[in-house]
Amino acid sequence: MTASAQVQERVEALRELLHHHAHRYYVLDEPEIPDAEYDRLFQELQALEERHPELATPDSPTRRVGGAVLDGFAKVRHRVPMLSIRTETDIEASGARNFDTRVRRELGLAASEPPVQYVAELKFDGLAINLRYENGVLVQAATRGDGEIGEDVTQNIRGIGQVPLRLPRDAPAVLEVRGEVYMRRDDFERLNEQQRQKIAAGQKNEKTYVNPRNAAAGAVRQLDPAISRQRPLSFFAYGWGEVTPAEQGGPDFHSHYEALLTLRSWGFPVSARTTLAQGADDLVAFHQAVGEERDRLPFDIDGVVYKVNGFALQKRLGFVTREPRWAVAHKYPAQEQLTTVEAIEVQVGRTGKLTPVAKLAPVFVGGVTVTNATLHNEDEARRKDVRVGDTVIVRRAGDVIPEVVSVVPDKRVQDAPQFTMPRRCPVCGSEAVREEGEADYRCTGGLFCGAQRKQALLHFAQRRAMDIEGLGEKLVDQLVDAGVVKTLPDLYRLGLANLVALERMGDKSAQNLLAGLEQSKATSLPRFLYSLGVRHVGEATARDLARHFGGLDAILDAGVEQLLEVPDVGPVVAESIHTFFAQPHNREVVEQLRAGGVHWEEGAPAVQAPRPLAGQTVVLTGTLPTLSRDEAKDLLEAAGAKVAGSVSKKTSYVVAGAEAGSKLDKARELGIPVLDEDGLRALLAGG
Ligand SMILES: NC(=O)c1ccc[n+]([C@@H]2O[C@H](COP(=O)([O-])OP(=O)(O)OC[C@H]3O[C@@H](n4cnc5c(N)ncnc54)[C@H](O)[C@@H]3O)[C@@H](O)[C@H]2O)c1
Ligand SMILES: [Zn+2]
Repeated sequence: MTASAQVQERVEALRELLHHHAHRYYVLDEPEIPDAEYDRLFQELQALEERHPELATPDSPTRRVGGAVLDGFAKVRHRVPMLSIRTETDIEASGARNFDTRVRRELGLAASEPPVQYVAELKFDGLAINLRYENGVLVQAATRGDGEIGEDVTQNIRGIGQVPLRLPRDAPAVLEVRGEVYMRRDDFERLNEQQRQKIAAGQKNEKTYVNPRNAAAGAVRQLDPAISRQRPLSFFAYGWGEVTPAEQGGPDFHSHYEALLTLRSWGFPVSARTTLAQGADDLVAFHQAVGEERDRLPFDIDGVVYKVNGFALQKRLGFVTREPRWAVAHKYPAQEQLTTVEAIEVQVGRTGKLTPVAKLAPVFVGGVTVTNATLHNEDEARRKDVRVGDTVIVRRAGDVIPEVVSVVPDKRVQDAPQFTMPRRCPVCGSEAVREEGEADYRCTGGLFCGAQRKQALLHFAQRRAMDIEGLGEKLVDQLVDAGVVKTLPDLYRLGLANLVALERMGDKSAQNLLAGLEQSKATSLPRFLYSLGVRHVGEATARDLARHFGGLDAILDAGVEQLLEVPDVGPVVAESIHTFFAQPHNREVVEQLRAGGVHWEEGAPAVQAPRPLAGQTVVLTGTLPTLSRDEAKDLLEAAGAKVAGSVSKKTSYVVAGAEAGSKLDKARELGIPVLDEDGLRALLAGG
C-alpha cells in the first residue's frame, strides 16, 4: 500500500465518522462522543486535507456547516448564510497570537504598523439562532441547520423571555439578529433534578439531559411548544444576518463593536464580558482572564471568540468555504472527556444518602484531573447502564460534582455485570431503604453510621433537641476528626483531659461544655426522640409518639401497625420509625445513652379510642342520606382512616352517595369496595 492510499483511506474513514457524529449531534441532539473527541477527528481531517488538497471534496465535513433539518419543522432558507468559526488548535492563552499573526499577514501589515483592533467575546455553548424582525416585530426564528437552510422554531423561541418580541422605533425595517440560545447551569441542574424525580416516580418516557447545550437544543427543537416553554432558556446576541442597508435608511455601522452596542440599545442581551482588544497582547490577556472566571460563570462556554472589529478590515479578509477569515474560536480544556470506569462504589453522605460513584482512570476535564464521577442514584446508573470497564463520557463544569453523562456503547467490555445498589450501608452495614417515590436509598443506621456521625451529633446537640450548650459545628468537627467521639454516648464519656487536648480549647470552655453535657441529661421523652434524628420524625411527631406510647420501650418495640395508631403517623413515617429501631446498632446507642445518665419522666400510654381503620384510605363521593361530607370525614378520621380526594390503587374503600361521579367509576374499574352510608357505619363500628 502506498502512503497516499493509506492517507486516502484515513480521510475517508474520518469523513464517515464525522458525518455519523455530526448527525447524532446536530440532527438527533444525541451525541455519542464528547466534543473534544469530535474536534480531534475534525482537526485531523482538516490537516490531512490541507496537506493533500487533491483529496478535498465539496461534501467533506470540513466544508459544510452543521447538520440537516429535522422532519416536522418548516425549512427556512437563510438570506445570509450562517457560518462556522475556525478553531485555533493551540489551547494555551498564547495561541491567540497565531490568529493575530495570520490576520496581520493577510492584511499585509508590517510589524511597525499599529495593533489590529479586535472584539473579544465568550463562546457560549448553546445553539445558534437567527431572529428575523420586520418593522420591529419578531416574525421568524430559525436554527442554523446546514448554514443555508435551517428550521423554523419561531414558536419555541417566542417563549424565551430574553428575546424581544418588539423593537423600539429606531430599529431598521429589516433586522436579523444572531445569537446563542443556551441554558444556564443552575437551570440545567434543576431541570435534570426534576427529570430524575419524574423517573423515580415511574414516568417511563422521561430522560435526563447530558449537558446544558444538549438540553437547550432539545428544547428549541421540540415539536411541542408547550413542552419547550417549560424549559428555562436564555439568549445572548453576538451578530446579525440581513439588515436594511444604510442607503435604504438602515443603520450605518462601521464596526462589530458599534453594532453590538446598538443591538443592546434595542433590547438584545449582549454579554457584559464582550470587550474591545488592541492586538495580540489583549487577546492573550482576555483568554487568560476568562479562563480563570470560567468555573464561576453561570453558563457553559467552550472558549472565547476573537473578531476583527472594523468592517473595512473584515471585508479585506473575507471568507474561506465555511468560515470567515476575520474570526477565530479559541477553546479551553474540554468539559467533557472520555475515560474508563475502574470500579463503581457507593458513598454515603452526611445525611445517610447512598450515591453510586464511578471510580475513573484519571482524566483531565474542565481544567482539573478527575477520578470520581457521580452516577446520582440507582435509576440513573441503570438507565445509563454504566458498568465496570466501560468507556464513558465524564462531564465537569463549574463547581458541579463531575458526573458520568453516558456510556460509549460500542466499547462495552463483554460480561461486565449490571450495577446493583447494595441493600446494606457500605459504611455501617445497616439496612438501606428506598422509600416510595424517592430516588435515593438511605442508610437507616443514623446513630451509628460513620458517614453520618457529624450530622447525628449536631442534630442531637441542637437547642430544640438535647440542647447541649457549647457544642456547635466547629467543636463537633474537632471531636470527630480527633477520633474522641464516634457515637452519641461518647459525648457523655468526655473528660477534661480529652477536651483540653484539643486545639484551641481552653480550660474554661472545656468546663463549660462538660457542664452543658451534664445539664442536657435531664430531658423529656419528646426531646430525646427528636434528638435521635429518625427520618420523618420532627418535633411534632416526637411529641405525638411520646403522648401515645407514654414510654420509650413501647416505642422501641412497636410494630408498624401499632405505630399507625398514632394520630398523624402514616405508613411512610411508621415504616421509617420501625426500621430505625430495628437496627441493632441504633438500639445499642439508645441503651448506652440511658446508661450514661440521660433520663426523663415517663408517662402512661394515652387511652385511645379504638382505631379500627388505622392505615386505611377512604374516598368520599356523592351525597350521603344523613351524614354531611364533613361529618363523615370526622368519623373516619377519628377511627384512624385517611380521607383522600381521589381514587387510586391504594384506596381501601370508596363511600358513594347520590350523584356519585367519576370517582365511583374509577373505583369499579380498579375493583375497590364501594360502600353506602350503612356500609360506612358498619365499618366504623368495626364490623
Ligand atoms: N460531540 C459530537 O459528536 C459533535 C458532533 C458535531 C459537532 N460537535 C461540536 O460542535 C462544535 C462545532 O460546531 P459548530 O460549527 O456548531 O460551531 P463552531 O465551533 O464552528 O462555532 C460556531 C458557533 O459558535 C457559536 N457561538 C457561541 N458564541 C459565539 C460568539 N460570541 N460569536 C459567534 N459565534 C458564537 C454559534 O452557535 C456558532 O454557530 C464543536 O464544539 C464540536 O465539538 C460535536
Ligand atoms: Zn450507614
